[in-house]
Amino acid sequence: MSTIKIEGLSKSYRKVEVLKDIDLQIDTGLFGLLGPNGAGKTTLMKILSTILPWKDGQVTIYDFDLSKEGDKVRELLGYLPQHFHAPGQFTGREFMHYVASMKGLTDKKERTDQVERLLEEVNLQPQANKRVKSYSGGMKRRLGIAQALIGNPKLIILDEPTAGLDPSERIRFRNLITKLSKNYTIILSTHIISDIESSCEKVAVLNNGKVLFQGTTVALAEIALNFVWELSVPYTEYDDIEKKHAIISSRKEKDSVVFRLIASGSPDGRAITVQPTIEDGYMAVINGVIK
Ligand SMILES: Nc1ncnc2c1ncn2[C@@H]1O[C@H](COP(=O)(O)OP(=O)(O)OP(=O)(O)O)[C@@H](O)[C@H]1O
Repeated sequence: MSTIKIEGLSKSYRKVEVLKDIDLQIDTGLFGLLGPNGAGKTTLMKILSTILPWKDGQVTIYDFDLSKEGDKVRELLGYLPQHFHAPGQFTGREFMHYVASMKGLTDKKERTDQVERLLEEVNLQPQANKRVKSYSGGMKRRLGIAQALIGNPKLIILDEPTAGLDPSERIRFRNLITKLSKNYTIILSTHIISDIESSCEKVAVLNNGKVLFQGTTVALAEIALNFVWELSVPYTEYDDIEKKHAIISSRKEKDSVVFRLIASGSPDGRAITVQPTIEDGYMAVINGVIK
């Protein structure tokens, strides 16, 4: 059974349609929503989080009709918004107690037990008495996750949780999400492929308000089979190749440059096909090489 079922969902801001006839099924575990800036990820996350109304389409979350039973859905939901902000003068622990009280945890012992368990879960207990304004970006995001887990939600929605984190904070955050996905259904939106590479089994690719792909990460990589090429050319040809093709990456070697690029047929007599990655699949879908 799907945790979330979305059928024919469209959403406009004034007259501009930013989600276009979306069909999506999300099962338990960790689900990655991939897409470039402006694709519509936050809009979709806000709709699923009951914050934003929409125009057409049907959304069912754990058998509840989101348009009529938003209150029921909210009871099952934890949400980390894209621009999460906790007031700087609170300590991490005070903030957690504040959110828990707002969510109706009035029994002090029950609230304290839950706050301490969650601070431990996100590894913030050692800094819990420090003011939030002294936290690093990674610590603030971990606090954001901890507050989303208050009230034992079944579904956690994380909107671009790794944006702006340095590489070590990102790895730490990724490991935390992987650990949590054993007990919760998590939807993670991101434009950073490595966020989902190691931990998500299923993904969807959103671009210009449309779902261009949904399936396993393995299937996303395989979609680019025979479309990914490596081409080694003298450095003088750099600009020419870059202008003509959808480049995924390039690396400089002694007097040459090696491009990794996406093309539906051989882009050049010197090119060879190579094994695709998830990033290749994503780029192929976004660039419209594969219909
Ligand atoms: N409140 C709003 N009013 C009008 N247009 C909006 C509003 N919010 C978002 N948009 C537009 O809707 C489109 C989708 O935006 P959205 O924030 O959902 O995308 P996103 O994939 O989350 O992008 P990003 O990664 O940059 O946050 C964009 O073109 C954006 O400019």
